[in-house]
Amino acid sequence: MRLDYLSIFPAYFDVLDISLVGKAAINGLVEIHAHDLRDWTHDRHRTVDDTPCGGGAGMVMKPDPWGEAFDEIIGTESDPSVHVIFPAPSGTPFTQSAAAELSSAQRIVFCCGRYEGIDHRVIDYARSMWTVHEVSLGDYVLNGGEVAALAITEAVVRLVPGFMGNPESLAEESFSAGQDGLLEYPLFTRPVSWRGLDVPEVLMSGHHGRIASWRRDESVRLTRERRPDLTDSDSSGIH
Ligand SMILES: COc1ccc2nc(C(=O)O)sc2c1
Repeated sequence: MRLDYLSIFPAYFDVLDISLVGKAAINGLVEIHAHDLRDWTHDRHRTVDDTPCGGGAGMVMKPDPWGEAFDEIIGTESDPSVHVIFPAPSGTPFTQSAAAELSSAQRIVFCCGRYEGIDHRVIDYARSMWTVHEVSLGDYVLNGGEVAALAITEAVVRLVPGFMGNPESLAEESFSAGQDGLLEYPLFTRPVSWRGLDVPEVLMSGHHGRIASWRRDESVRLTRERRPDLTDSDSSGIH
């Protein structure tokens, strides 16, 4: 899997070198390429923004640098196997199932907006050429797309076959199919008693059926408490 990042702050992606994603890059599982959008400007100030047509506050990212960067990084041929991701507050909420789908992609290009956002024609052009995803991390606004791109990268790359030492651990995570899309149950390890707080007895019973039942009940309880929106989804297994 090749991952490209287009940003006016490409140094944001240096952190991928120290993470497990960096280890995956060393193992050849993924390739990471961060690019400075300003490399595709031609004026002395390396300008990437301009005032919004129709007025309004702030600045909008000009389309020209994006188009020239696309030509060089992705090419000028249409290819639906290339996934282009635009993190944006107006995007579709990013989910674990979206991460799972993207984990089989061979090419992902992240377009990290700043200022008020990117000229919409950039997104329209990308849609005419590749598979585009406009996604948001949640109902809040960051200062740009870089942090969202990092979060999406981690969610996707950890699902790439060969990344996780023990792929079985993926099956029991929150939102995973193995959990019926429920939140993960509470986890405990030794010591059994810590500051007057004990590990639930059932987990020390060695009775696998009772343990599985307790864990399921806890997942259902937590999901009902914290994410009632998930309890009606088809994958949740609870209604
Ligand atoms: C201008 O580009 C932005 C600005 C805020 C922002 N917030 C995001 C989020 O997912 O919360 S993505 C994103 C991109």
